[in-house]
Amino acid sequence: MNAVDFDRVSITYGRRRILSDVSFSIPQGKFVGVLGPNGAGKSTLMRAVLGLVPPTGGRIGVLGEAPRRGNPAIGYMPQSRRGVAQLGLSGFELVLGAFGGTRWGWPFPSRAEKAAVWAALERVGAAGLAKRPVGELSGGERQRLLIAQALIGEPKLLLLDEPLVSLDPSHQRAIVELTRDIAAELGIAVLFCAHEINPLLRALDMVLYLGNGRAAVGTVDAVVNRHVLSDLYRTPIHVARVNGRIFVMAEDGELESHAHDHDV
Ligand SMILES: Nc1ncnc2c1ncn2[C@@H]1O[C@H](COP(=O)(O)OP(=O)(O)OP(=O)(O)O)[C@@H](O)[C@H]1O
Repeated sequence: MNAVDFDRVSITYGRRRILSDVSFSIPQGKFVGVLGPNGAGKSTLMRAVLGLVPPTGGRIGVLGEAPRRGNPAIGYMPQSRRGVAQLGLSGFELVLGAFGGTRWGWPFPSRAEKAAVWAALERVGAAGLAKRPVGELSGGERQRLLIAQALIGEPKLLLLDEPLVSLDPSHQRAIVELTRDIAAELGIAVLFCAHEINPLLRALDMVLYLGNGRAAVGTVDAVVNRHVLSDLYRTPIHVARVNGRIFVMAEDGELESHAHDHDV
């Protein structure tokens, strides 16, 4: 069974078409980089898989079923995480929040809930952060807790929306390796949204590039080349490989952003 199937999917916001007749399949167990410039529709694609944005055309399959809100088979780390540090929660309470908004800070979690939180913390190597206030943690430590939160409920699919923002290269590498290892251990697919391909290169089974309402999906070699990307972006794109890194450039400048200036 595939983790995700898009069959001629179109998504529009009002009159704005974000995806147009997009088809692809992600087999279970694959680590997929979701890439594309700002506004290409990466978050929208994830929200569609979560059942939060209905397609205006075509069909989406998630683990063989139609998307539905609150699907416990999906672990999701959203892009907007700005408020997390201000909530006054401990690391443990933040991960416990995965059991439902009403339980944020809930003082009497069940034994099973507590055990699940500890297991998730152990899995991301963050048991030592359980009692620390989230507000005083580093970006990388906070990302680990949010990945732990996404792992609650033993998901069969992980959707991670820009987990690398505001991390330095060594912490980016650590988060990529952590998620790759966890996904391999659990045998589940990951859609990992990022602005740049290089930090992901060693983990990637597939890439999903979005642009102009369309998608190019496949292995790095099959997709990240001037033919496929020039066709996708409808403008000449150059792809250079230097010392194991890939640079994707439009005629008028670099296409992929190498700066990470969002807040976490
Ligand atoms: N709820 C909404 N209503 C109307 N337009 C929206 C809505 N959500 C997103 N959009 C628009 O849809 C487009 C795609 O947004 P999306 O957030 O999916 O892009 P993205 O590829 O994740 O971008 P980024 O890399 O900047 O996070 C953008 O132009 C955005 O302004």
